[in-house]
Amino acid sequence: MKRARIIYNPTSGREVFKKHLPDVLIRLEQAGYETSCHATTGAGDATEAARKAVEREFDLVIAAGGDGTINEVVNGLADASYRPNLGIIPVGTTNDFARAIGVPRSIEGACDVIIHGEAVPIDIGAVTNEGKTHYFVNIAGGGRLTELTYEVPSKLKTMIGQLAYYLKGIEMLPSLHPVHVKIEYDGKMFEGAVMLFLVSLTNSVGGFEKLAPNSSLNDGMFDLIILKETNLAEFIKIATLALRGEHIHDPHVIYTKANRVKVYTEENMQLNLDGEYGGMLPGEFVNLYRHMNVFVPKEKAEQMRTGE
Ligand SMILES: Nc1ncnc2c1ncn2[C@@H]1O[C@H](COP(=O)(O)OP(=O)(O)OP(=O)(O)O)[C@@H](O)[C@H]1O
Repeated sequence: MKRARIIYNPTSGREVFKKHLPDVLIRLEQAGYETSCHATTGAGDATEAARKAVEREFDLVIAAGGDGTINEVVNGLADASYRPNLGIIPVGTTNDFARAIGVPRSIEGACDVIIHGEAVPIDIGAVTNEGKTHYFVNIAGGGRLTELTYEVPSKLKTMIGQLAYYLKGIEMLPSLHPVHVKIEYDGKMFEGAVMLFLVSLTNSVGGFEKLAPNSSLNDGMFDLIILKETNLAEFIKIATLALRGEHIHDPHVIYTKANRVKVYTEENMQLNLDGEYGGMLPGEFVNLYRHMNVFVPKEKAEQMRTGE
């Protein structure tokens, strides 16, 4: 019998997963998985739990939580030589990663994907900064605005969801200022003042579903977005264009693919990894080609094979 380990964050999103756990266990059992679970206790615990699941050679690890929990689980799996398949049950506030790989928001629908879907190899991001390497599945970036994803108090997210990010974003607008950076990408060099930069693996970030419209989950490339210095009015215009994926044509935006990105900065710039604080830059980003097998719906797997 195959063995599955559910790692769930009881505080994610609207805190509903635990109630559904018995149903999830029954369904996995029926599908031939002997399943056990671990409730996370705080920051970093999901990474530890995933490391233990690797040691104990589980066939499948299921991350149930928001993007923060998925990121932590991936960090416990990604540097192992044996990597169990990964299943996702999105019960967070934003769930960008689940949306990007086509996993539905309902717990039942997400279980269907794990039971009837297909485990396909997808790219994972690795970043080295402050002498350590971490992994990400969605997006990494720097610039004051990217800090809003972890400045929003989690109580407020539980209460009002996505709206909490928009409110905080508006509140931060007047304090946005450019930072001087050098960004080396696949042998090319950008130098100048930027509002933010993003290194993206998926097209779905913070509710902006077309932020990186050309991104592919399995091409071994990041979508790199650099937003150069703008004034407040230009910034708001570009943010509005970004809702429709039209920001990429704006002259303040560099949008390109790259496998390796190195960011040098002398000013303070925080690194954001999948929505959480990831230490300080400078840092180097490397795309790990098809590094982990993740369950996606059958149609999505087919789409990924044909490159649509
Ligand atoms: N028992 C716990 N109590 C408090 N915090 C926890 C606990 N377990 C995990 N955490 C922390 O909660 C953080 C955020 O959780 P997660 O990302 O899953 O949910 P979310 O914030 O509701 O959703 P999203 O990231 O999609 O906005 C995790 O990075 C983790 O460090």
